[in-house]
Amino acid sequence: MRVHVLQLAYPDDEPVAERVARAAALVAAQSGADLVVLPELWAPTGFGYQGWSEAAEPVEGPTVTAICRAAQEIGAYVHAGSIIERAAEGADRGPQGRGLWNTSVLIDRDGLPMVSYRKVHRFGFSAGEPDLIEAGTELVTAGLQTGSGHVTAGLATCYDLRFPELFRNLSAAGAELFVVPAAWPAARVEHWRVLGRARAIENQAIVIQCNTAGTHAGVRMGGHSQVVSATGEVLAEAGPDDETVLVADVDLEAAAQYRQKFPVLADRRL
Ligand SMILES: O=C(O)CCC(=O)C(=O)O
Repeated sequence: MRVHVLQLAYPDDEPVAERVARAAALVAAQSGADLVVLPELWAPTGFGYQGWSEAAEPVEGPTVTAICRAAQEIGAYVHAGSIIERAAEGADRGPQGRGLWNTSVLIDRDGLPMVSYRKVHRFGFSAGEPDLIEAGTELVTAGLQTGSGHVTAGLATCYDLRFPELFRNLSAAGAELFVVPAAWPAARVEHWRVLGRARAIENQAIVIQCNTAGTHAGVRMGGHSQVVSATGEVLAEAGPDDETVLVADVDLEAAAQYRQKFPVLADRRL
């Protein structure tokens, strides 16, 4: 299964509509990929909290729609990264009544949204996400059928990476591969690299991590997007600063055989 990870880099002053058009064109250029992955909050920017409410949109809004069209052009699954989702008119607004979530969207090969995942662990302690948006409550998995076989993907976002129980629950729900878009700062990028490998090793699952590069709202992002095998080997890794298209071939059959020959998960004591 061929994975293309799009580590986007952008300055704060790039107009959002231009960035959306640029990202959609980049996705449309990835023919040959089975799965293309974009980072967290690449349109409204990860740390640009002040602009989130204005930038919020429904899953059917302009950002995901542009990426859906690109997915249809190349006939690949596309993880559109995340948006600030605004609740539809009359829909549930969450327990705090804010009606906003950090929502990632997986698009199918026909260019249609398949599943969306609302980030469960909000980052920022008493400010940032806990102050502005609702927490997601649902585990989300999706089956991907590729030329090299079927795989069940589990979705998580950025800060979720610090919470192994979410990944274990996804694994118990059948996930064999995790997709993790992020806007993870350079200051803690070693955690990002190590935790991605840890989540792969402990769950015997492939981990695809797509981070952002550049500086957003004064916070330098860490890059180092990576694709990790089910044995914990880093198959491909981007550098810290630049916009990068990372291409990796992940062997689904080898991952399945490894889980069978070394069945650690069967020894869990719940
Ligand atoms: O956990 C971290 O260090 C970074 C998390 C983060 O930036 C986020 O979830 O947006």
